[in-house]
Amino acid sequence: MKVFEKAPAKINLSLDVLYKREDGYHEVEMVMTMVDLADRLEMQELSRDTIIISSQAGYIPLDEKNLAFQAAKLIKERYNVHKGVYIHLDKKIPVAAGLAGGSSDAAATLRGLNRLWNLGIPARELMELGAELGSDVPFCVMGGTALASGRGEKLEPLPSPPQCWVILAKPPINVSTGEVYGKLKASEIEHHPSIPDMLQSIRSGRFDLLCRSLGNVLENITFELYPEVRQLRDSMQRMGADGVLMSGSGPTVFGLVSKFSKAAKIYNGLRGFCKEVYAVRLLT
Ligand SMILES: C[C@](O)(CO)[C@H](O)COP(=O)(O)OP(=O)(O)OC[C@H]1O[C@@H](n2ccc(N)nc2=O)[C@H](O)[C@@H]1O
Ligand SMILES: Nc1ncnc2c1ncn2[C@@H]1O[C@H](COP(=O)(O)OP(=O)(O)OP(=O)(O)O)[C@@H](O)[C@H]1O
Repeated sequence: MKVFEKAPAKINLSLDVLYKREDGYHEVEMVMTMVDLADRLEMQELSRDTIIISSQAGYIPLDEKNLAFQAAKLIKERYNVHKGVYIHLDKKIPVAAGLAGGSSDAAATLRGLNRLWNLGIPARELMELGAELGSDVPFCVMGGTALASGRGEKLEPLPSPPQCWVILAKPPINVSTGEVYGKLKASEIEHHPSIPDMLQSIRSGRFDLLCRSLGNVLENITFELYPEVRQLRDSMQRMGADGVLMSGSGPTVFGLVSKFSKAAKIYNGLRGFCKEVYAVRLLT
């Protein structure tokens, strides 16, 4: 038997850090949503008790370092499953981009294996399993739009934001999430994004307020490490995006645009100097 799952990319519309915790993680408040750019996973049952990962993308690990492998191993161990699975990852989300590609693959694996092996695991429990794999995984299990707190695992579902075009541009650099959080001094953050304004914009469907409420306290850290990310953000702003922000710890920068003609202009303009550019819609 085979099952298929889509693993969409996430963007952070708002990312605030409150303080550094005793366990080394940061207490966050984030508004996250999904975009229509997704990896596709095919999961096929194997009679032999093993996990095999393949992918057309040559640049991701296919062993136990792969988050889909880790998700399959976790679910097998926790629910005493003595069957195997072959997982093919059709990667479309750029890797190490701040778009939670690996986390979304892990979440899709949990959802898919729950179906493939008829385990009947409730969504809440799948999200708890996800938290063992990474801070972004519970949100990727749940999908939609959410307010996240804790280290990212406490989730409150939100309505969909007003629909718009999302231009994603990833400069050719790899950013380490651990390094970016490591350089952040939470007590010295000068400007915290207004989460109440972001929530109001979503609940009232006001695109202008949403664009004005975008904010990510990790931006300045990544900009200092990689000035080209700031330049990319400035370019998107100059080209006329209605709102611009770096996603997660970067390096992907996204622009929100209400008009198709403007989105097309920005997309074409960026393609001149940035290889990885996408024009997608929010997953509402
Ligand atoms: C930047 C975001 O992607 C925004 O959604 C997330 O906060 C990070 O999510 P993630 O990549 O799933 O993160 P994890 O794999 O759990 O953690 C990677 C590293 O980031 C740091 N980390 C992560 C989450 C958090 N709330 N505080 C942290 O300090 C920790 O040093 C951790 O070792
Ligand atoms: N299934 C996977 N897809 C992509 N990368 C993976 C996967 N499994 C493990 N990795 C490794 O994880 C690292 C981070 O990749 P990923 O694409 O998940 O980053 P990200 O989008 O920055 O994540 P986040 O936004 O959650 O911080 C890469 O260095 C990659 O080698």
